[in-house]
Amino acid sequence: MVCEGTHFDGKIPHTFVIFGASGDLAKKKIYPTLWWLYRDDLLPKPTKFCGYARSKLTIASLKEQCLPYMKVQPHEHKKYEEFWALNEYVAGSYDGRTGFELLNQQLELMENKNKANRIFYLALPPSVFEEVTVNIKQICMSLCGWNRVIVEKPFGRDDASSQALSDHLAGLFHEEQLYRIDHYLGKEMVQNLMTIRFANKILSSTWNRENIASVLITFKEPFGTQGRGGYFDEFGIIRDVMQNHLLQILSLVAMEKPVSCHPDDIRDEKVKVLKSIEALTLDDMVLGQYLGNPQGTNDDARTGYLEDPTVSNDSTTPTYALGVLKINNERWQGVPFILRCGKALNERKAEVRIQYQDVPGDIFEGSTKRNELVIRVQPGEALYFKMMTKSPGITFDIEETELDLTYEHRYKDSYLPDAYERLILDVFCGSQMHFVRSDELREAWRIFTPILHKIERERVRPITYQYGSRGPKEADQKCEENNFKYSGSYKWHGGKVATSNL
Ligand SMILES: NC(=O)C1=CN([C@@H]2O[C@H](COP(=O)(O)OP(=O)(O)OC[C@H]3O[C@@H](n4cnc5c(N)ncnc54)[C@H](OP(=O)(O)O)[C@@H]3O)[C@@H](O)[C@H]2O)C=CC1
Ligand SMILES: O=C1O[C@H](COP(=O)(O)O)[C@@H](O)[C@H](O)[C@H]1O
Repeated sequence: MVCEGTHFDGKIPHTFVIFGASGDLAKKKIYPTLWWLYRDDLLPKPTKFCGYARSKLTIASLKEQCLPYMKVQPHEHKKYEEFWALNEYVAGSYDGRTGFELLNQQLELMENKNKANRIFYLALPPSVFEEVTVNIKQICMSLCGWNRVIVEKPFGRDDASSQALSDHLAGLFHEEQLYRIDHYLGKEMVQNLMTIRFANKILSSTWNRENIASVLITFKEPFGTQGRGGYFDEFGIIRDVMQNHLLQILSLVAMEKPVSCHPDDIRDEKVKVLKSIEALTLDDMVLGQYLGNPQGTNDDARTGYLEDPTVSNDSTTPTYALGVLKINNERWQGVPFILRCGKALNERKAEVRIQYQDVPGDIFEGSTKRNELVIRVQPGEALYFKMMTKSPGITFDIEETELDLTYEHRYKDSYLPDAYERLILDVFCGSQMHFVRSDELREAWRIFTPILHKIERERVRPITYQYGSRGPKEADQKCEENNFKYSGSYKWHGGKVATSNL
């Protein structure tokens, strides 16, 4: 019997199993997140942790490899030791039964053979997803507590492979047991999108084609593959960032108001808006690939994508992509949604720009600039609204200014948890609001599969751009063609009050 529940309650033990415990994600994200949740007393008690991977590790060696990422403060040492005392590790292969039988024995031991709830985190390459999930189902499920499985991307590489994975998982688990992580859904400002839109009359009533000219959603990273191009070259930036993180943001920006905040009501609306989006074509895209910059200050910057030894030297994989999506519904018809993402660019940034239309019947001799609402996801969470004002003093000139909600200033003492902290806690709580449902995934792949296949089949050559630049110039042109106007005249005063000389 499998007893599912929605919330952790009472004294039922919880066991968190990390598959791929020896890997990069586990040491950089999963163990640190579990430690922070434990440190802040956010986990149900008792919760224990068990790592599983092929490497023969000890808890001491695991602890050592995680240490640089754990951010332990001197006064936390006692609690940190307590955390590791709750950890076990089992070495075993992913394909045979033996390792999983050993793991299950270890879990039962940790749970004193009591009823327990189990969470399985698959921090693994997709090549072993299938056999690991089969073994979990056959050997490791808690027989009376609930079981939840956290799946990391990539969820396939196109519509067919993703559907095969979904079918495989659906054959083993109920959808309520599956938590597909898109960590952008755990970020503060992404979670804020629903509130910004649906709790502000002034925004909700202008959030449409009558007022908005275009929407630009950007992800930029200032570093390249850093020698780890092997994985990236197989997937490319469209699969790595655009098809998941940026499309998730788009669906929260564009969806209709859900009936309630229930996870399925929200996800129903996300699916609905995705269904209104046409599949991308090459005309809607700009693709780029970075070249090394001889002036770069480190090896990564000097090395072009094709010079990465783990990338084939004639690779046409894009490291930069811009795609213009069209939403064919009453709210958005004619409003371009521009998604842009790239590696080895001039800065780290993720943001949403909602650009309003020009004011009709301008009386200010053409000096009026468009309003723009900027939702800065990272770094430095902020929401600012660019607007026109009369220049202060004895003048009737007008100028651009902003209403600025910078979190660092307005919420000085707030702690903004890392995306993984929120999401892993949600799994303990049984909330799937910030996880991707299988039908969302299907729609996402419907939009991107044809263009991905075309790019790969025809080996479409990306435009080169220099490491550390803003990407190909053609991307700015594409924005302009799609009703996104950059005037270059806006100046920010860094939040300081400007003083007058008058
Ligand atoms: N609360 C806060 O923290 C606030 C911060 N600010 C800061 O003020 C600065 C300016 O504000 P911002 O909103 O960016 O306003 P701008 O309109 O000046 O810039 C918008 C963006 O346009 C892009 N851009 C630059 N050159 C071109 C070009 N030739 N053609 C098309 N696009 C171009 C850049 O992004 P890209 O390279 O990605 O295309 C730039 O960030 C920013 O650093 C912003 O972070 C402003 C207000 C509040
Ligand atoms: O999923 C991914 O995201 C990271 C960027 O995440 P962030 O939280 O640091 O913005 C990106 O570097 C990676 O290529 C991609 O797979």
